[in-house]
Amino acid sequence: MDLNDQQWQHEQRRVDQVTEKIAVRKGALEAEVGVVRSDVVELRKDFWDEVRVNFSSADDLGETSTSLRQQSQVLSERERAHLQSSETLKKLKLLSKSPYFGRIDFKENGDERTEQIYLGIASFLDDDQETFLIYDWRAPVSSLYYDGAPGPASYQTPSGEIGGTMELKRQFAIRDGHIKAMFDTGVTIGDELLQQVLSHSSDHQMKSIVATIQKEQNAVIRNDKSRMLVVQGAAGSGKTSAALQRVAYLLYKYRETLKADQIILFSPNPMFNSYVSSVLPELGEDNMLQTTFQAYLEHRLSREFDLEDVFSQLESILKAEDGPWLKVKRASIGYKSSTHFLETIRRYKDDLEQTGMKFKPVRFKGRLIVSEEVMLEKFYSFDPAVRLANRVELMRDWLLKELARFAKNERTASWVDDQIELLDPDEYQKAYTRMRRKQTGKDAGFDDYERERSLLAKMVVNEWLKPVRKWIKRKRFVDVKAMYIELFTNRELFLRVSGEAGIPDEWDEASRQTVSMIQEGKLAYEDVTPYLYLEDLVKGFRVNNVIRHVFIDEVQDYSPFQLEYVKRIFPRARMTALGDLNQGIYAHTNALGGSLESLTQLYGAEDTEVVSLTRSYRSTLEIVDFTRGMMPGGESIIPFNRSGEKPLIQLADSREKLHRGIVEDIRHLNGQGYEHTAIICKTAEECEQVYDSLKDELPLKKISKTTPSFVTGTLVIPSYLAKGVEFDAVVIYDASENSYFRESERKLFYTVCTRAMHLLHIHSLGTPCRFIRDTGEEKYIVQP
Ligand SMILES: Nc1ncnc2c1ncn2[C@@H]1O[C@H](COP(=O)(O)OP(=O)(O)OP(=O)(O)O)[C@@H](O)[C@H]1O
Repeated sequence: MDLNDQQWQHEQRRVDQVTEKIAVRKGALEAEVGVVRSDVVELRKDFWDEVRVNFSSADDLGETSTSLRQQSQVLSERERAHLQSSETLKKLKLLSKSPYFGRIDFKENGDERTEQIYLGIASFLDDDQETFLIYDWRAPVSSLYYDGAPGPASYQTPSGEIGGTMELKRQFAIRDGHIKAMFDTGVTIGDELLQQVLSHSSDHQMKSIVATIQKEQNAVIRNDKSRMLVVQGAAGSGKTSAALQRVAYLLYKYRETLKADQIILFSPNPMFNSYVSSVLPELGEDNMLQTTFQAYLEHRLSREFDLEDVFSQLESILKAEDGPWLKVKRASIGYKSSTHFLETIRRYKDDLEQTGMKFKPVRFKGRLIVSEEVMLEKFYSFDPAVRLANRVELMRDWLLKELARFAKNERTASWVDDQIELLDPDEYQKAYTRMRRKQTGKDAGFDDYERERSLLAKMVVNEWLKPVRKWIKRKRFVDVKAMYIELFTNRELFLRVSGEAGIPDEWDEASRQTVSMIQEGKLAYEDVTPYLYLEDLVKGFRVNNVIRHVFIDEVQDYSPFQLEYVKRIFPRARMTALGDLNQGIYAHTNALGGSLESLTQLYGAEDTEVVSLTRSYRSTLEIVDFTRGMMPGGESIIPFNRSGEKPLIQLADSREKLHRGIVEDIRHLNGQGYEHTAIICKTAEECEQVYDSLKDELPLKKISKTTPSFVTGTLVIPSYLAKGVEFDAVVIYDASENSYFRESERKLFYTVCTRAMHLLHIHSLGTPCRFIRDTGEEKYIVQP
């Protein structure tokens, strides 16, 4: 038996021993959890039997409340115990499948003994409760595994740096208690294991990368110095993967103070939420909150407007012919998403401090309670030193008082008598009871007619004025819509607040379109955030103080406006922004100006750290080689050394041939075992057509912006929804110059091609687009 065999056997024996201990601990804990669970069930069931309830006197009341408190404490203590044991059990279950994935032998300076440190997804102590049989991958010492190479090495702990010598770094692939692979590795986590992981088939759900995190990714995961962490990384460089590992790391490091529901991830689309939702549970952690920026916008404004979403905006641009409409739309999007417009809106708010506020009059039953003129006069009579949003609050309080005065006078109105007459016996009884409750201690009861009438009148008027009161409380009297429109109709005002940028291109037509849409109750996507921003500057931001970490994936798709907005609404949060400037697919993303500047400016350079990930893991060497040729500066993207077939480019001279070629292609791919494949079309409209044409020949699944989650199989998906996800094989439906004909579609085309893990098959109806030609690839197959 050679040394390798001996080592293998030795390691397998250790795996057996540790697995056995895990199994024993798991068994014991399962029994314990069962007992605690039934305790909790019993306690809940018998809760009131155990509480002495007696309200007869003040003393009895006190005793009852003490008894109640004690009983709740017992219950919540047991519930906590149950939760804790269940959490531990969850981790033990995960460990029992694969107890660890790495080992380092580390000799600390000054120590005689070399410690063998095994790394897994959670710590596991021996029965002595002191010896770590497994270290959590997030423990300080574990960073040696990701960052260090055999030789002198050190790691950071809360009490300082610890130096020593790493004598060994070993990787394992353990499945169901058996070592499937074992490698001793050098500087980085060995390529062998990564090769194995990356050559697997893709899935409709993302996987954790805990065993093969790379050094530069580890820098993203463990960085907790700066307020803002910006990660610029090539397509497939593991930005999303690193982000999710980072969430798990933060949850571990700050486990005493940070919970999963204090972390929020902004995803590019709702499907993406489901795509990444299994990673944290795989690591034994709860999922963070997940949302999309669109969902937030809907939540805020969908009651007032029919909101255009970002996908519809892109769809309409991709489908549009070159012409005046597109020119205006692009100019409008460009300007409204820029920092210039952000500054314009801020200056507009400053202007409003002096003049120009617009109010809706307070009305009731068609009658005026407070007119707009009176409101204006009142508003500008408040101390000008008070912030605009605070003056709106003063205004609200004043209006509520005015309403109360109006209500009092209104009680004698004849309509109130009519309403009292109309009260049915039930309502009357309810009113009577309510009155009695309110009048407790006072001279209670409907003792005479006058009194009864006055109480009922009060009730009726209050009831009728409830919506008005609510309207005032919600500050709906501020006419944001009119103020936003004013910006587009009052040229003098616009010139005053637009600063150096002056009048943007196509402004008159863009303004006309903006106003007419708003008047129809619609808001274009490019208007939504500026509108909301103006609203919040005037009425006060609705902030969320609970969230401590905001993660924004695909941050290149956010305008400076949107980033500023996210920063504002989460004032106590740190931000991690992950993106790739090469994948900015929306019209407004040019607003980031092809640079990270607006990101670094968000919290200021001193509070911001930028990390670059240049190695691309998703696609084979051949695919990365091909796709990076499309992008200026693409040479800096380093492919991971995993070989496959060269991308295939197939030309057809008729749609019928194109379809035939695709059907044969997909059948062939399925035959080869590539199950998770996608036919990527440019638009949703094209998807519909392709689906209808091919559905009888292929088992296709159509994906649209409302599809809640990904599924495996052959998907037909529009380009922009393929963001952030990956497929074994990507089939591009029609990459001809007739389809992708604008320079502005380069990033979109690059994004779709980089979704392929193993195979990229590009079909083209006629001459391929310029982006393909730019790669220098000239070998095309012509469909017979
Ligand atoms: N260290 C790693 N070990 C194993 N797999 C990895 C590693 N890093 C990345 N990958 C794999 O590479 C693929 C791409 O990762 P991910 O989706 O996180 O990249 P991304 O930078 O967010 O991509 P994009 O910007 O193109 O959407 C995934 O399959 C992921 O599992």
